Parts: sequence; structure tokens; C-alpha cells
Amino acid sequence: MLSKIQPIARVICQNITGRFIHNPSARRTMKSGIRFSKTAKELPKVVASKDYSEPNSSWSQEMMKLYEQYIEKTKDGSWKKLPSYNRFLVLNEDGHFIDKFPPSKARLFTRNTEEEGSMFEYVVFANKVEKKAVGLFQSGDLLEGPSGFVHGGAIATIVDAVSGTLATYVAGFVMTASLNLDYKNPIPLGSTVIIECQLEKKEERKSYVNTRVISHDCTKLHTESTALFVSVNQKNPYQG
Ligand SMILES: CCCCC/C=C\C/C=C\C/C=C\C/C=C\CCCC(=O)SCCNC(=O)CCNC(=O)[C@H](O)C(C)(C)COP(=O)(O)OP(=O)(O)OC[C@H]1O[C@@H](n2cnc3c(N)ncnc32)[C@H](O)[C@@H]1OP(=O)(O)O
Repeated sequence: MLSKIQPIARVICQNITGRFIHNPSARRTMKSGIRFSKTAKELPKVVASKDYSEPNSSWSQEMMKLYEQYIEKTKDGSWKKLPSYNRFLVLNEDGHFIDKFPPSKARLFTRNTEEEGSMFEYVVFANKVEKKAVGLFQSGDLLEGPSGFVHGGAIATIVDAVSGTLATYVAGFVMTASLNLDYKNPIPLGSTVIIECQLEKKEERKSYVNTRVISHDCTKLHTESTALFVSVNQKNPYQG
């Protein structure tokens, strides 16, 4: 399905509340079955969007402390806080939203609930020169695997999300081609961890990212991972 839209599509991140696409006059259906809605410029303000990586009342002291440390690092411009929405929108070259999925239902897996603190609370900072990203992640109760610890699949998800964000930031739109994890120590449910990603190398379309998940006080190594992301033909969403 992706290959059909690659030649014409560009990608931006937006929050979709579902309201704007329910305006029937803003849509028409093409013969291909792809529906187009208003251009991005015409979309009502409601689209522009909740950044799910802003602090909320569920964030622990550890999470807030780390967040403030990294916000400090953004002040000289070396690090950037990357926003995080609950869906990606795909636009064609005329800026028309290609509405391929039921908008009121599809959600980015890591941002699929409005209940603060219950699942993935995280924020990503990135440093383009050093080709690094840091994710601050606080796990919620709904991510339990072994009693009292985070599920391995949830760990894989957040590692994929943060390392994929770095690959996207550096290389534009990517797909995860492989993701290998070594679980060294379980992550206590509800705790805050630091996800450190480094772009190891980039060979044409292939971006290799190494990741370590460590405890918020940097005393324990929880997980290590290596991942390969392959660039696909989309515009870099972080370059506007
Ligand atoms: C990352 C998300 C992007 C979203 C961007 C949008 C907005 C961004 C905003 C924020 C970003 C935020 C978050 C990131 C969030 C989440 C991350 C989640 C990402 C995912 O959840 S994503 C779903 C799971 N993912 C798949 O569903 C992929 C299924 N798959 C395929 O779609 C194809 O398989 C593809 C495209 C991977 C390659 O296909 P292709 O036809 O384009 O290219 P080809 O096969 O020729 O491979 C080219 C070169 O990569 C080598 N290569 C390929 N695969 C390899 C492997 N496994 N091991 C070793 N090498 C491999 C080849 O050997 C060749 O190497 P060489 O050029 O040297 O010959």
C-alpha cells in the first residue's frame, strides 16, 4: 500500500481529533478509492495539535528532573525537543491530505490513549550534529509484563519509537527493517528510564542505530538494542 503513494506523497506529523475530516464538503473520493480532503493550510486550527510529549500531572519527579535537564540543553540549540503527535498524516504533492485510514480510530500505538500516565509517557530530544537521541520514558500500569515489571514488547515498542525517531530525524521517512534487543535487567513498572540512541552508521538508505536503556539514575543497564532503518521515498517530516 505504501509503495502506491510513495511517488507523490510527503509526510507530516499532525494530531487528528477526527473533527475536521468529518466535514463532508471537504472531501471527494477519487476513482482509486483514495479520499482527499482540504489542503493542510485550510485545515481548521483544531488539527494543530496536542504535543503528547509535553509534561503532564502523571510525570514523576524523576521524569520532570530529567526533562528539565534536557530542556536546558536545548537552549544553546545543540539539542532539540521533538514534538510527538498521535498520528502521521500523509499529504500528496499539492498538500492534499490522503485519507487512507478511518481517521477517528487509527492512532499511533504509543499515543493511543488520552489517559495520562497509563501507558507510554515519553519525550524525545535529539542532537543532529552528534547524531544522538535521548528518550525519557515513564511506563504506565497498562504496560505490565511479569508482575511489577514492564512487558518486553512494550520495551521493544518504545526502543523502536525512539531509535526510529532518531533515524527519521537524520534520514527522513524510514521503516524499521530489523530490531534486535537484549534484555539485561527488568524495568520496574512505573519507573523512569533513559533511552540513549546513537546513529552508528549510515550507508545510502540504511541507518543503523544502537540503543541503551538505563535507569533514571544511570546505575542500571536494562536493555541494549541494535536496529536497522531503511529510508523510503518520503520527505523528512522534521524539515517542514
Ligand atoms: C519510523 C517511522 C516513520 C514515520 C515517519 C513519520 C513521521 C515521523 C515523525 C516521527 C517519527 C517518529 C517515530 C518513529 C516511530 C515509530 C517507529 C515505528 C516504525 C515501525 O513500526 S515500521 C513498521 C515495521 N516495519 C515494517 O513493517 C517494515 C516491513 N519491511 C519493508 O517495508 C521493507 O522490507 C523495507 C522498507 C524495510 C525495505 O524494503 P525496500 O524494498 O524498500 O528495500 P530493500 O529490500 O531493497 O532493502 C534496502 C536495503 O536494506 C537491506 N535490508 C532490508 N531489510 C533488511 C533486514 N531485515 N536486515 C538487513 N538488511 C536489510 C537490504 O539488503 C538492502 O541493502 P542494500 O541496499 O545494501 O542491498
